[in-house]
Amino acid sequence: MEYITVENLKKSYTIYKRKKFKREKKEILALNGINLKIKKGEFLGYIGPNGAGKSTTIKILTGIMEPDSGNVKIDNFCPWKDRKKYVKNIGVVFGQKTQMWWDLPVIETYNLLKDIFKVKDFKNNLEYLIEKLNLSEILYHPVRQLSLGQRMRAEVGACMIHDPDILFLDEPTIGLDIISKENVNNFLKELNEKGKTIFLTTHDLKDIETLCNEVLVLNKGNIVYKGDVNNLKNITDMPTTMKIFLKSPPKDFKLIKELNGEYLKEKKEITLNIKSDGVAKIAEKIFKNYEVEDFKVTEPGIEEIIKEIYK
Ligand SMILES: Nc1ncnc2c1ncn2[C@@H]1O[C@H](COP(=O)(O)OP(=O)(O)OP(=O)(O)O)[C@@H](O)[C@H]1O
Repeated sequence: MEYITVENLKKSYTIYKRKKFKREKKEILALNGINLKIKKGEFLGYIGPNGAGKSTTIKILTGIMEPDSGNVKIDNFCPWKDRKKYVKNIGVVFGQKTQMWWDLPVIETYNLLKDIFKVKDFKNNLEYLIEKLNLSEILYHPVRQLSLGQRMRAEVGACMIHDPDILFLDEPTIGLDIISKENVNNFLKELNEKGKTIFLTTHDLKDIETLCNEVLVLNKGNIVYKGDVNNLKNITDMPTTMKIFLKSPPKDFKLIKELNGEYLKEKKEITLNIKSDGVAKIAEKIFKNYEVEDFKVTEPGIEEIIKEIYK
């Protein structure tokens, strides 16, 4: 059964441009009728170029904003209509904004959230978060004194105080160093393994590759891909590069020409761009025809694939 269903979601913003003595009205289409089905326990990566509509989607799915049209059902609630009941079961992090009380120590925000959400198992929850997010040394510091990495760990802790089943994370590791990022990512992985459904927006494609089992690509308010992260490679026709290092210069260039390859004389190196899955066959031909010292096969990286899809 679907846990999150989004149907034909549309949202435009109205902006006013000043033109001499007149104000000109302009509509900006942020979401152009998106549809989604997400199962319980999925770890979904939501990616797209700047301005694609990712934050708008998260604002609607978390009940902060109402769409112009369309339906959303999450755990049987409509986020903006059933907001009060709905928010008890979701955790939200907006990496660019803080949801913590700036002048108060971290623990005070947690205590306030405990009261707001009427958290029953607060002590156990807190102990778990302190251990997993390494919070003990920052718990009594005012948020404004924390480094970005410390604050983000505290923010992720804050969104989990009431132990919700669904997490919406908008760039939760933005600006973090490698260690802090790993810390947060490992925690998210563990939460997902425990059955939490996670909706993650990030510009970091490595995070998507290591964390998510599904990825959704949004472009100009439209979903242009939904599926397995690894399958992304199959929908673009980007070549796999094969480099062959020869022991001695080739006796003839017939095969290299036939394969549209390039030969670099100084390095005795052949470069081939192979489309689809012909690598094994081509390698066999090369080995038959030339004296091979070594070879290297490089598949297109996720960064390049995404760039291709955005285009
Ligand atoms: N409050 C607003 N008023 C007017 N236009 C807005 C508003 N919020 C967003 N937009 C516009 O809507 C479109 C989608 O914006 P959104 O913030 O959802 O994109 P995004 O994918 O989250 O981008 P980014 O990766 O840069 O955060 C953009 O063209 C943006 O300029």
